[in-house]
Amino acid sequence: MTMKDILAAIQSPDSVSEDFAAQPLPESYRAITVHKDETEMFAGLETRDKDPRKSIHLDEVPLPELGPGEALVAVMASSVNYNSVWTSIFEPLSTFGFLERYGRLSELTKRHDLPYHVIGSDLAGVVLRTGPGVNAWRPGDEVVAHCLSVELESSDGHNDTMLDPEQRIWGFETNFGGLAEVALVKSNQLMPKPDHLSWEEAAAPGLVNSTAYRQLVSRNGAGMKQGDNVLIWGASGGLGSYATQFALAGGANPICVVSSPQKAEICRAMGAEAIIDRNAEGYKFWKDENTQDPKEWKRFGKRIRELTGGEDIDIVFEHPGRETFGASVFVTRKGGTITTCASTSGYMHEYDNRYLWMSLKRIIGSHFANYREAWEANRLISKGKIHPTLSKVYSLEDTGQAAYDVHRNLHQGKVGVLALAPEEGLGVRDHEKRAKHIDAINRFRNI
Ligand SMILES: C/C=C/C(=O)SCCNC(=O)CCNC(=O)[C@H](O)C(C)(C)COP(=O)(O)OP(=O)(O)OC[C@H]1O[C@@H](n2cnc3c(N)ncnc32)[C@H](O)[C@@H]1OP(=O)(O)O
Ligand SMILES: NC(=O)C1=CN([C@@H]2O[C@H](COP(=O)(O)OP(=O)(O)OC[C@H]3O[C@@H](n4cnc5c(N)ncnc54)[C@H](OP(=O)(O)O)[C@@H]3O)[C@@H](O)[C@H]2O)C=CC1
Repeated sequence: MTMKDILAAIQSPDSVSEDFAAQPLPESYRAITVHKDETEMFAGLETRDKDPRKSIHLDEVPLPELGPGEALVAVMASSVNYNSVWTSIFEPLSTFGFLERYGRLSELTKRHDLPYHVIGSDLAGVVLRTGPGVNAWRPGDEVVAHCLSVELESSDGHNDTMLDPEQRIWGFETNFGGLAEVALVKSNQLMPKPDHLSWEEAAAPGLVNSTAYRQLVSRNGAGMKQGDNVLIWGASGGLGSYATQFALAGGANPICVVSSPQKAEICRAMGAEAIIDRNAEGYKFWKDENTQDPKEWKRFGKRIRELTGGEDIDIVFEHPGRETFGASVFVTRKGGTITTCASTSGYMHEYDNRYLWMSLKRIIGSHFANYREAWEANRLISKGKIHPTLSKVYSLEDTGQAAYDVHRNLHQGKVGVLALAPEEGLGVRDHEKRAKHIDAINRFRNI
């Protein structure tokens, strides 16, 4: 089966599961990769000067062997996540180390240890084949994939699969990711594609929506409740645009931090009222590289009190890291929670611990989501309670530019990538449901 045949089968309304199952698979496919022999290419450069357009390649690669419990998926669309930015600038470390380590686990996982890394941790597409032991999914199923890959051989992960010692992020710590025409996933990564969305809209929320759900809503994260004041950094960015929607849909009060009037306007359009433009208000939490300025934490806290009628923050949704963490700990109310999933501006955090212990605050580390959490987050998308925040869509050929935009914070919400889909707007099955939510679905488009 050539890629053209696969696409024709996906686009034909008459195709049934057997049509997909009966066709031979292609021997190779086009994929976005980084190369092992280029991991030193940015040595000596500042982080911001490392250019993903130089390290990201579009290659023809062989189709991997399909193992037990796995599925090969024809990818119609994917999206750029910040983890692909990290991979492409080889920070904080090269992802080839992850592939080597995974390769040492078993005969089957050796497949992942290659001189190239097919990256990407989101997809929307169609199942082509399932491996032995897969009963829940069939060729022809329209799916999205979440990015939690687990082995679950140890008891450790059986209360919460994120705690499995062999927990990995697909397309970051494993090979054969979603920025490609075909992807290899474990079948327990699959979820139904929301039927009112196009391929590229359906591919946009996955990773960030699931992460924000666990970090903010789930009992494994902050366990947000009605009325909570939630401080959301980067509220119109990838994670933040979903955190803001969860806060609003859950009856909480988001205090959105952004860096431009345009981004403030997006938050307002989502329904947020309390918005801080960190750029316009000029917060400078660090006096120099090693010294923070508690006066600036206080000025920031005062501004929050103005916006909340004198209240402090119940939950901080943290991910910028070093630059903001001291302020985040300070502005949290007594007994409140700082929940963090990242450190974009630096992972060595500094904060005044007196404000943490004396005021009985808690810091919660959160990472992606287990299958159940990802499923619940996807269910909210399917029901039209939470919406994709897709702004711009690129072709597979232009993935380097897409990653550059995200690296340089030039984007809004999520940036999509078309893989097999020849154009935007395809794949919508429930037009009536779509019509009901069309303004919300398009809120971030082309801004
Ligand atoms: C869904 C999307 C998510 C995102 O976007 S997240 C953002 C992108 N992700 C990242 O930036 C994360 C990248 N990952 C990392 O930076 C690294 O991945 C970690 C720092 C998390 C871990 O580093 P590592 O080198 O993989 O592991 P170690 O634990 O530092 O080193 C392993 C060695 O250290 C030993 N060790 C571990 N814990 C202990 C202990 N408690 N006491 C003594 N030794 C310990 C081990 O055994 C092993 O040893 P031996 O090398 O000899 O095999
Ligand atoms: N552990 C996990 O499971 C996950 C971790 N991540 C990590 O989270 C981070 C954010 O991801 P994502 O939301 O997709 O990225 P985006 O770039 O889409 O959004 C992040 C937003 O944070 C704001 N921001 C960036 N730097 C700073 C800073 N120094 N101070 C204050 N605000 C800042 C920006 O908004 P503005 O300029 O408007 O303020 C930006 O839009 C990345 O490091 C990513 O790797 C992401 C998903 C899952």
